[in-house]
Amino acid sequence: MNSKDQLRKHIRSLRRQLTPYQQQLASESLVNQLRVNDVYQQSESIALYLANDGEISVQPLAQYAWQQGKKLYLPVLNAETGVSLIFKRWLPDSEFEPNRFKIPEPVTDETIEARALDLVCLPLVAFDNQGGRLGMGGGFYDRTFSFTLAESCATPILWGMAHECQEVEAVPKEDWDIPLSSIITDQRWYEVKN
Ligand SMILES: Nc1nc2c(c(=O)[nH]1)N(C=O)[C@@H](CNc1ccc(C(=O)N[C@@H](CCC(=O)O)C(=O)O)cc1)CN2
Ligand SMILES: Nc1ncnc2c1ncn2[C@@H]1O[C@H](COP(=O)(O)OP(=O)(O)OP(=O)(O)O)[C@@H](O)[C@H]1O
Repeated sequence: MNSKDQLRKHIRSLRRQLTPYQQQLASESLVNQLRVNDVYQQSESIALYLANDGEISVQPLAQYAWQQGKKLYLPVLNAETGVSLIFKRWLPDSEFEPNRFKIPEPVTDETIEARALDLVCLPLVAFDNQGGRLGMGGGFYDRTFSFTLAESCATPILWGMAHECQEVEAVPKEDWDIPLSSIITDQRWYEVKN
């Protein structure tokens, strides 16, 4: 196993060991931090994810965002490319179908261009305080948002969401890594200096 795979295995195991109560507190902490954040409040179209494999849940955040009338979207594996994501509308009464990783995806024709999103909350496996992100290893988010590396666009803003136990000293950096502007954990808000 290479060092990235070893790191993934270790951190995935740590986050899966969090108790349901720790998970609940963490997800509530996340929404409480976003509530008072201007970037969040100004965002109309927001991509979230359905927590899997011990990831920090954005379910309480989704409830709050729907109450506010925000438009929420979830990642769906792009059947055409096989290696990138498209985003589909997520509503409280959405129907779902599991993808090949058994993660539920909304069944709807309502999609949004990745470029049209204001804010993307990304799941991650490990992060460092320089904004380094290690994902599940598919390169799905990296490919989908590679345009943010090539162009200097104001939106979408990319935020990583994690448990504090997912912080590591340094994530191995790759040329294709997309720049996160913040990483938000149950304990802290990491602003990334670029
Ligand atoms: N909640 C969530 N949704 C997401 C992602 C994510 O990281 N988290 N993704 C971010 O890219 C995409 C899916 N990427 C994934 C990549 C690998 C595995 C995974 O569990 N791999 C297994 C082996 C799976 C198999 O081949 O059957 C493993 O490594 O153990 C899951 C999701 C889109 N949706
Ligand atoms: N912009 C890109 N263009 C082409 N290939 C890419 C790009 N980004 C990532 N890849 C490929 O995807 C594979 C997985 O990358 P990596 O291990 O960095 O994924 P990850 O960040 O863990 O996953 P994810 O983005 O899905 O959370 C690598 O083999 C890499 O070559």
